[in-house]
Amino acid sequence: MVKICCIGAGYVGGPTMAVIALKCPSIKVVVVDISVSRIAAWNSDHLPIYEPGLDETRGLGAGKAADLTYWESAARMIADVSKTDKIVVEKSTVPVKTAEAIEKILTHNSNGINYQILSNPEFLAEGTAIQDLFMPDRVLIGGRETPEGRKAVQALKEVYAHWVPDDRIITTNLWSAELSKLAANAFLAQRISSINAISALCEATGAHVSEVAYAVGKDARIGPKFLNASVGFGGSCFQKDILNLVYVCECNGLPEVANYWRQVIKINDYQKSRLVNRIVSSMFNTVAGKKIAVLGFAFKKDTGDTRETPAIDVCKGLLGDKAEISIYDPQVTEDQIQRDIVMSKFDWDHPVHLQPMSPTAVKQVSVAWDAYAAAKGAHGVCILTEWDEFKELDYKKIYDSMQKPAFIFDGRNVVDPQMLREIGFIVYSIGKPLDQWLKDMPAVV
Ligand SMILES: NC(=O)C1=CN([C@@H]2O[C@H](COP(=O)(O)OP(=O)(O)OC[C@H]3O[C@@H](n4cnc5c(N)ncnc54)[C@H](O)[C@@H]3O)[C@@H](O)[C@H]2O)C=CC1
Ligand SMILES: O=C(O)[C@H]1O[C@H](OP(=O)(O)OP(=O)(O)OC[C@H]2O[C@@H](n3ccc(=O)[nH]c3=O)[C@H](O)[C@@H]2O)[C@H](O)[C@@H](O)[C@@H]1O
Repeated sequence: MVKICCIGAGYVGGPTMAVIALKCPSIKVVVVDISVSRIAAWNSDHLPIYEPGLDETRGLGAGKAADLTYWESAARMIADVSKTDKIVVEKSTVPVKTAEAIEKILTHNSNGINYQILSNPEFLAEGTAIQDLFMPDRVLIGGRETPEGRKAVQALKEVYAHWVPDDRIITTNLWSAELSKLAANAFLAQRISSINAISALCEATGAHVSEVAYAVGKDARIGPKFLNASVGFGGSCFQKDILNLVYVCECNGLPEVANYWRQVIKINDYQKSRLVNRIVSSMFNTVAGKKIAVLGFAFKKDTGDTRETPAIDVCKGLLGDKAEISIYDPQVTEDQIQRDIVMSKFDWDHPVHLQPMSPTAVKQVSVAWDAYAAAKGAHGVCILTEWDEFKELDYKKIYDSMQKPAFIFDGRNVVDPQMLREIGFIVYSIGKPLDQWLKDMPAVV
């Protein structure tokens, strides 16, 4: 019987293995994790991550918690416990050439066992993980260009062939597969930074960013997707993977290429500080002591994930000017929000036991049960995640409960600015023509 052991039961490991188990009944799937509580959650009715469609996906089977420690030690552990030849699949996103490092650890501790290392990067997006896994645009498998390497690639291909059409399974050499993953995320992030850069120019010229994006995206060579201007991209991967790409460029003596990609992150940071500056400048150049309601904290809708969410930087920016913040997000817990506000960048990327202890809550941050409670008595409302429910809110009710003048800063372009203006709000929507009020209070950017 073919057995697959997945190390790491997180956003990728959990859903991916659930789908493999569901689609390949003949394969035994076991998922292990360094976090015993995470495994316990997978085995309960309260899954540790929120992902539409995941609850209905059966097949994860009983999880087996293993107390593993570090990433490299995972490779050493594979070497320690293996009794027969193994295919080791790199599914995490890694710097190019990591497969070589894994290969070295395994072959130097081989005890006569043969290992083949494959790169099989994952392209799913959070919030659509299950549909992405069911119907991937492509599955990419990279391996050594040797007879043994090709055999291993074929074995993994057969797993996916249970449900993925043959023409969607691409096979390459190891380094192409590792680099393609970094390049794909860099291209996606670059599109967002491109439209966000244009959004700043739209505000300066009176153009509408959504009209520009539509017109540009109609060119079949460019395409319409991933052109939504926003407060900036977040998520655990775009920034990390671009920094990874930058690092690989620098290690290979390509500083110009490194700088080119670094600019994608710079524009993303600029977009977040631009929003903070707009908020502060339009509210008479200070938000000190003013209540700002923040609607949405997750890095995008349909997930409770807050890793690298732009909301963290925006909230920190507002707190820096001494605002009082009331946050509402349908999926993010109060504890998570409080941890995020004080955590340093990328602290979340350490194993749980190496993360800072649960901090004392920041007094100026409160978490509300719904959008109305968050906005009550506020001077401004700031939309940072594009949750569908924010489109349906009763904005008249919100307006009536706020201090006047009442401001809305829509960092996701989810609400019709004209409708809001008719209610009486002063409105800022990313990349849209500015209200006279905002023109009269230019932001320092
Ligand atoms: N989140 C996403 O949408 C995507 C993530 N990726 C990549 O997949 C990888 C995993 O990402 P996520 O699933 O989001 O992370 P995650 O943090 O949700 O999951 C990782 C899991 O691995 C466990 N773990 C860490 N060290 C371990 C060890 N030594 N032994 C056993 N378990 C260990 C952690 O406790 C955690 O539960 C990353 O490389 C990421 O870049 C790729 C595509 C999409
Ligand atoms: O390697 C990864 O981790 C994954 O990273 C992204 O997936 P994800 O981060 O889950 O979410 P996206 O839908 O790509 O959104 C990323 C960020 O960009 C923002 N975004 C997206 C699209 C857009 O037009 N505008 C925009 O601001 C989102 O709001 C979000 O903050 C990629 O889409 C996946 O293909 C990839 O596998």
